[in-house]
Amino acid sequence: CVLKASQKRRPLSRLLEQLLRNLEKRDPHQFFAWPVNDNFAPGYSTIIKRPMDFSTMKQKIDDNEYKSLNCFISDFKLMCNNAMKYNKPGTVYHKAARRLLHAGLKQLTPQKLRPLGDILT
Ligand SMILES: CC(=O)c1cc(-c2ccccn2)c2ncccn12
Repeated sequence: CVLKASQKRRPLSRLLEQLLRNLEKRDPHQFFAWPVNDNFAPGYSTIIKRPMDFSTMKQKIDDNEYKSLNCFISDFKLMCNNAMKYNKPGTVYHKAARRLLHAGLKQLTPQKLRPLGDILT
C-alpha cells in the first residue's frame, strides 16, 4: 500500500511534531508562535543571542535538524529562558514563559515518554 506523506516521515520527526503540537497548546496567546519582533520588544536582538520560537522549531523538524529528542527539548528550554531573560518578572510574557516551561517539561519526562518505546534510543 502507498504510505500517506505523514507516514513517510522519519519516526523521530513524527514524534517531535506530536510533542510540538502538545507544547503549543500551552501557549494559548501564541506569545511563542513566531520569532519575537524587535518592534514589539525594543533591543531584543541585542539581548537575546539565540532567539527561538515554535515556528522555528517546526521548521527544524521539517528540515530534519533535530538528531535527538534532547536537542528538541534544549530549543524548547532556550525559547522559554529567552523570555524569562528579556522580560522582567511579573510581566505577562515572563509569567507565560515560566508556566509554559513548567507544563512543557512535565510532558517531556521519561515516564511520559517511555511508552513511545525505543524510538528515543
Ligand atoms: C515571547 C516574548 O518575549 C514576546 C512575545 C511577544 C509578542 C508575541 C505576539 C505578539 C506580540 N508580541 C512580545 N512582545 C514584547 C516583548 C516580548 N514578547
